Amino acid sequence: MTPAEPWTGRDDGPGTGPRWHQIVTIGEDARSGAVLIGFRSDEGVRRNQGRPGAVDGPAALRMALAPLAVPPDLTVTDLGDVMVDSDLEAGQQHLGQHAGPVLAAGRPVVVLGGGHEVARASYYALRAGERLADNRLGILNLDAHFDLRSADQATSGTPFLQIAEDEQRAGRRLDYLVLGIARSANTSDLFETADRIGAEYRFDLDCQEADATAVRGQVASFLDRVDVVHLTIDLDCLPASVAPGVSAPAGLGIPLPVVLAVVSQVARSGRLALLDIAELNPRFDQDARTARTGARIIHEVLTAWDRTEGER
Ligand SMILES: N=CN[C@@H](CCC(=O)O)C(=O)O
Ligand SMILES: [Mn+2]
Ligand SMILES: [Mn+2]
Repeated sequence: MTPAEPWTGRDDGPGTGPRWHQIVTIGEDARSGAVLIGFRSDEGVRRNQGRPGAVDGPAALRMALAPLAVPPDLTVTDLGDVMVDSDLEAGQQHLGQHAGPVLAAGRPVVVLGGGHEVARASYYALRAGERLADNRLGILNLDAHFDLRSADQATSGTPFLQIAEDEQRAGRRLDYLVLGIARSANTSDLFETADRIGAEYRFDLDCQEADATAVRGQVASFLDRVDVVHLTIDLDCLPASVAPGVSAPAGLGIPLPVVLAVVSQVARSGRLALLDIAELNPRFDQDARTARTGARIIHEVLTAWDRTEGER
């Protein structure tokens, strides 16, 4: 683990209400409230023939979060970063070991990626935190891609097939819902794999603003049939104009208001255990647009999560 750097940002003086950089505890755990942990990894994207740069995602997300205004009752601890080298599998296990105890304590956890291989690291954390025993895991992925590739090693394109197989070995069945699938960005074998593992998906064309009520209904059915939710946001689920800083920008994408409505719905459900944000690549970002969008998503989730925990 690498400790987090001190957070800095604008200070409007006494009585003005806090910003994120003023409330985040670093170095020492606040022992309650939400927890951030970074997953500095490029290895999954590199193995998946993508554009490297996701290793700097956690720092860019922190920088974008720092100036945002927070509600007075939000408590956040930044545990720092897990550094990932060419041994991606060890890095994924590492994150699981570090985040497991806070998940075991029932605290909201936000993992800052890293390529989408971060999702399997998050899964290890849920397992280490004993959130899966006797519970039905639901993964809600907002993504233009299935990430159900079959490969001889982990990449940013394999995590959800690996997790489905992990859950099968444990005698459980993963409930996997993907919103924002681009038909043109997924080959036919991926659709076949999705069908084989019983995944549910919704195309990007059916996740536009006019579809918001139907999207909400599909998410509500998903929430009803699972016990523990892992919410994973691949920033390439958004239009390239909103999220240019990713390895594989989307041609269409889900509009940001629809994404924010979905993540708030999940955060309010009382079933959310962990959020991860994947694929932010600051090298290709423009004016920190993608980082700011990722930060807004985290802000929205933690605001709803902290205030309504346990509510359905
Ligand atoms: N994280 C995964 N990403 C996509 C990458 C697609 C691309 O580079 O075009 C995938 O493997 O399908
Ligand atoms: Mn993607
Ligand atoms: Mn992905």
